[in-house]
Amino acid sequence: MDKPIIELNHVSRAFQVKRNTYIKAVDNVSMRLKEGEIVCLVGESGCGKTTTGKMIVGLTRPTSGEVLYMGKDISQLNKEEWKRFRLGVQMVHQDPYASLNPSFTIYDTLAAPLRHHGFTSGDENTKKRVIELLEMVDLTPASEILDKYPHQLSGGQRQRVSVARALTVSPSVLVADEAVSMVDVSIRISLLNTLLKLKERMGLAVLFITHDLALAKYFAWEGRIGVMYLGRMVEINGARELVDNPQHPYTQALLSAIPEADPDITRQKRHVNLRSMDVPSLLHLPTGCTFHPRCPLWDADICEKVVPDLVNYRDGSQVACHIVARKREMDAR
Ligand SMILES: Nc1ncnc2c1ncn2[C@@H]1O[C@H](COP(=O)(O)OP(=O)(O)OP(=O)(O)O)[C@@H](O)[C@H]1O
Repeated sequence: MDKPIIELNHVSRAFQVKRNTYIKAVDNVSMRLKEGEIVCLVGESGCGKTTTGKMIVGLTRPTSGEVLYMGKDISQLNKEEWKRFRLGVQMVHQDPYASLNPSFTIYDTLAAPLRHHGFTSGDENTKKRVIELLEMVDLTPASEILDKYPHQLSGGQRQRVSVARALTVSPSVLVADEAVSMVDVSIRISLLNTLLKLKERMGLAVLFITHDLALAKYFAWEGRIGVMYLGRMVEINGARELVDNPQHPYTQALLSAIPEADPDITRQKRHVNLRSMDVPSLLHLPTGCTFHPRCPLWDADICEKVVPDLVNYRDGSQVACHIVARKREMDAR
């Protein structure tokens, strides 16, 4: 039960953007996802969340480091194991309009993978399972949805069809990439509730990728949140702990920027005076800690020179910050 289904060990991914010019979209990220666990990846646009998600589902290969599925490096899987991995770890994309075939009815959209992968046989059996799947994602009455085309559904309903399609192959991990960002807030929350129910019912592990820390907090309240900045993981902790006691100054800044009236967040809210509002380009990354040009705590002697490691602390938190490390060392004395 406690064994990770997915494990990233020091995973990096570079992309060539010009001749002889590469950016590191993901830099030395390590994390684990266990059965039935919820983990949210949070960070500003372009910080490497989607690339991390794509490496987890095997759509993008790491430039270095390893991705383990059930303890085995996915680059070493044989054909049969790779197929099991690709079915077991599913991704739900940002824009379901673009990812659903407009000429397929919802029934066809769900029946095709069921039949193709041999999960059902015969029309009756397939129809029963399609209805079951639609009900699982709260698209009811299912009979009224079956013959519709994607354009006849609302944005929220299309998102649910995308989730149902991912479930056709009975995965153990779902990577939901900003799956709710295209629809408005009440619908976003309702879809997150459906995902939480699926987690309970199926023991599904969910990695939810969002730039919205308030949403991550809502979704991952029983799970963990990982905060990314310019390709690196800067803090991972249980969602409650991370919101109640953010350690990394970037996490503090993200929390302080949440405008909504959220009592858990506003209670803890500290005003963070960033030294700069500009996010550096991945093409010209600052030396040392890449957050140092914006960080209110920065110490030129170390932060500009040395890349901070993500340190595991005894309370279960992981933080990559020289100043936090120094303070914790002093407190421990
Ligand atoms: N295939 C690619 N080729 C070149 N650069 C890429 C490619 N995929 C991603 N990138 C770059 O890598 C960086 C990280 O992108 P990524 O999509 O992982 O970030 P993100 O945090 O998910 O952003 P968003 O929230 O905007 O989706 C960005 O600068 C992006 O432009």
